[in-house]
Amino acid sequence: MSSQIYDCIVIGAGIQGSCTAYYHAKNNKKTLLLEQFFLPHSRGSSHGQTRIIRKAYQQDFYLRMMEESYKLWAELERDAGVQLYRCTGLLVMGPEDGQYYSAVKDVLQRNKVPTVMLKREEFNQHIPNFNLVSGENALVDTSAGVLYADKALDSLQRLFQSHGGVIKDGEKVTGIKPGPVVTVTTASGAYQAKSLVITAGPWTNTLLSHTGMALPLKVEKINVCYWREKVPGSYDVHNRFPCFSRQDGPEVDQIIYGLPSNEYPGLMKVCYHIGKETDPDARDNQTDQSDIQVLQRFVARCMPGLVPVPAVVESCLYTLTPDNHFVLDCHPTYSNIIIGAGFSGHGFKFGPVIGKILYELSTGQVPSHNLSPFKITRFQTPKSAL
Ligand SMILES: Cc1cc2nc3c(=O)[nH]c(=O)nc-3n(C[C@H](O)[C@H](O)[C@H](O)COP(=O)(O)OP(=O)(O)OC[C@H]3O[C@@H](n4cnc5c(N)ncnc54)[C@H](O)[C@@H]3O)c2cc1C
Ligand SMILES: O=C(O)[C@@H]1CCCC=N1
Repeated sequence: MSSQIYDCIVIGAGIQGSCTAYYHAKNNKKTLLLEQFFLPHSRGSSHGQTRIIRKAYQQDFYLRMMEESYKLWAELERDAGVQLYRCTGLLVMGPEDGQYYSAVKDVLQRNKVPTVMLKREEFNQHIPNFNLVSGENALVDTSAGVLYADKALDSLQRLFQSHGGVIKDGEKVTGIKPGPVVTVTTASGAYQAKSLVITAGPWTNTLLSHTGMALPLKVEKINVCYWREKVPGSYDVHNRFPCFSRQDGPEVDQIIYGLPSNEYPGLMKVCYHIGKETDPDARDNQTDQSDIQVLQRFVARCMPGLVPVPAVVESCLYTLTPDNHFVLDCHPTYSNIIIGAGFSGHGFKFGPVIGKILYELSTGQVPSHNLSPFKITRFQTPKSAL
């Protein structure tokens, strides 16, 4: 066992663990970031080149957090000297009275977020090569855009190390011994720290089993589909094509979303927000393609400038909670073990604000956001009144 006692050990170097480790090191905490795979890797949830950043949410509490997250992303860009955000706008579509569209519109308007309402008759002047479905309305969250995900991870891990943080990759955590000083074991050794943050994405429950608890998390595989432009440039980020999201059915999570052609020139990313359950260690055995059929129907109907068969399909994992809200909380038994989990397919954009919150929890500070939507106790069934 190393004789050094860290202030904090963070398990998992995805976006949430990398941000958390970074805020610890930036605040002069001796911090160790452990990652099971050699970095960079593509087996979890944070890989790939792009993610959407937006304020267009159905809940005010996410909007509040995003207001801070935009500022923290800009600070990170300055500190790293790397462009991490590109403004494209986000086109949100749905029936005026549909749950998703109307809730997003209300939140944006109530909070005076810069938004453009698009009239049907002028829709194609602004958004060419796109068919707005009959009966649907459209608005644009103008400050939304694309985050360069792989550059963000690399920048955070580099900044973390420049502040004295230690990364050990290829070191899978196989044991956790709680206590006032927590001991964490890997195949290569044992490490100790005053606090432990678990940001293990799809593997969260495997790690929590060492602490006698489990969360109601479900892991799904998402087919990340890229679609070829019939006329090169039609949906290109350089031609100011926006990101989009649209509710595609009665359920509020039946979202289809897209990002303009960027990382693979001539290919636009369009994905379905619902996947199929998988074991994270056997992701490639999950071969269901029903989401691709949903996407093909949508592309054929709404995006006539794309070939309606995906040209590239990659894989990525969601870790979902029952209500699709995050878990940001202390362990119910061990207050120096902090959990950041269940990012439910929408957590990347919040990375810096989540890293800051998990740092605050791990160092015993009052969190700078209201964490009641993210508490573990919300999963407990109400006790009988008898
Ligand atoms: C297809 C797709 C599209 C998405 N689009 C968006 C979007 O547009 N906008 C947005 O904001 N979000 C988006 N998301 C969601 C976002 O990417 C995730 O919420 C976020 O990446 C989750 O990060 P994480 O750090 O919690 O998990 P992960 O990235 O999975 O990181 C967890 C890490 O822990 C490591 N680990 C696990 N167990 C151990 C162990 N025992 N020992 C050591 N290390 C361990 C893993 O190897 C992994 O590296 C999308 C996700 C997917 C899959
Ligand atoms: O978080 C995001 O913006 C994306 C798109 C909408 C569905 C989930 N992820």
